Amino acid sequence: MRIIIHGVGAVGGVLAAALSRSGQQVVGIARGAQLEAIRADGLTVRTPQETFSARFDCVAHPSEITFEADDLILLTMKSQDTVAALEDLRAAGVRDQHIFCFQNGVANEPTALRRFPNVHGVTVMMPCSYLKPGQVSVRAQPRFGLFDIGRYPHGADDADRSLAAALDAAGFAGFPMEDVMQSKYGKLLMNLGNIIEASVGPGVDTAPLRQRVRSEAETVLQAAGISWVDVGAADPRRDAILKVAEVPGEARPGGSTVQSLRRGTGHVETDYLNGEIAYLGRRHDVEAPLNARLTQLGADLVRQGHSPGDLSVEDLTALLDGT
Ligand SMILES: NC(=O)C1=CN([C@@H]2O[C@H](COP(=O)(O)OP(=O)(O)OC[C@H]3O[C@@H](n4cnc5c(N)ncnc54)[C@H](OP(=O)(O)O)[C@@H]3O)[C@@H](O)[C@H]2O)C=CC1
Ligand SMILES: CC(C)(CO)C(=O)C(=O)O
Repeated sequence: MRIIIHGVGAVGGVLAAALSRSGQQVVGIARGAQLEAIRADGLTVRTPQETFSARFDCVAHPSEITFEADDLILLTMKSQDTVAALEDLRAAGVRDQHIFCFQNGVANEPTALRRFPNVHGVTVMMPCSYLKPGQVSVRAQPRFGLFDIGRYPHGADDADRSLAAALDAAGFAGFPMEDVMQSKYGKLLMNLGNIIEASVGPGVDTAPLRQRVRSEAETVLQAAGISWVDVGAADPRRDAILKVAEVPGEARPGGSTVQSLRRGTGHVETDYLNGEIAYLGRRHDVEAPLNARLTQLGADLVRQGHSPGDLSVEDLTALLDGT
């Protein structure tokens, strides 16, 4: 069983390096300076407890891989890059292999299921960062990450159990579950704050705004008949498995949307986070103005070339209130 990691950035990088260190056969798919650095020196992972490097095979494109029936394919790119990645996998001969969406949002699984029969959702609880080519960090201990894993739309099979076992052996915690999308909707509610954090900058107290945005989303999910489980601070597994902790010498990096804005990648994932709520609200005739405005804000911040923290909390509140 090989583990193919498509998109070796923050999440994909921590997974690739730790799985490879634990003895799994890993093949990464990366691009640009990241690919060059990994090929030259491997990938270095900084954690609260240690810094380690790992070497694994890394290619520029799925067409360089001869896929085997028992390969497990992990999608670890942002949601806006998923369609292109799936098309590349299909052109490279992928058919029945198990594909795991290690991504935020809930749109990747149905997108993959249109093309492939064996699709799995994974809830990713792993605060990590892409630092520079060849270097990532993860701010969690004692485990690097906690993952709920299951087939889409439901069920859990041997592929889920094999991957969970491999993750456990590599320093993560994997939990096969029958209804993984409930967990992913719970994570989606947490990620509605990503664009808020990116607007005002990491470390700024935005709890009241986040609560308003979340409760609007909960109303939308209820109207849509979608249930979720809380995977946030109230999740009892976190105490023993996943505490957020600082990496020595690393400034507070912020979540994945902050990182996209800071790196000027030219896109953010907001259409698939707050935009999911706007979409569901429109489909089910429920007003969701806060999430709709935040979705538009994500696009505006990118187009106007903003950096994290360019807005004050007052600016953002006025924008959300339409004043
Ligand atoms: N970072 C975090 O703390 C967490 C992130 N997540 C989720 O995990 C997912 C991944 O996020 P994250 O790791 O932060 O994102 P990153 O941007 O750090 O990593 C994604 C990587 O995928 C690469 N990529 C995209 N498309 C392709 C392609 N077709 N071929 C090769 N490489 C490709 C990107 O390259 P390039 O840079 O050139 O675009 C980038 O290196 C997202 O859904 C995010 O929301 C979930 C929990 C925590
Ligand atoms: C919850 C959080 C902010 C960190 O794990 C995340 O999912 C992200 O950065 O997208």
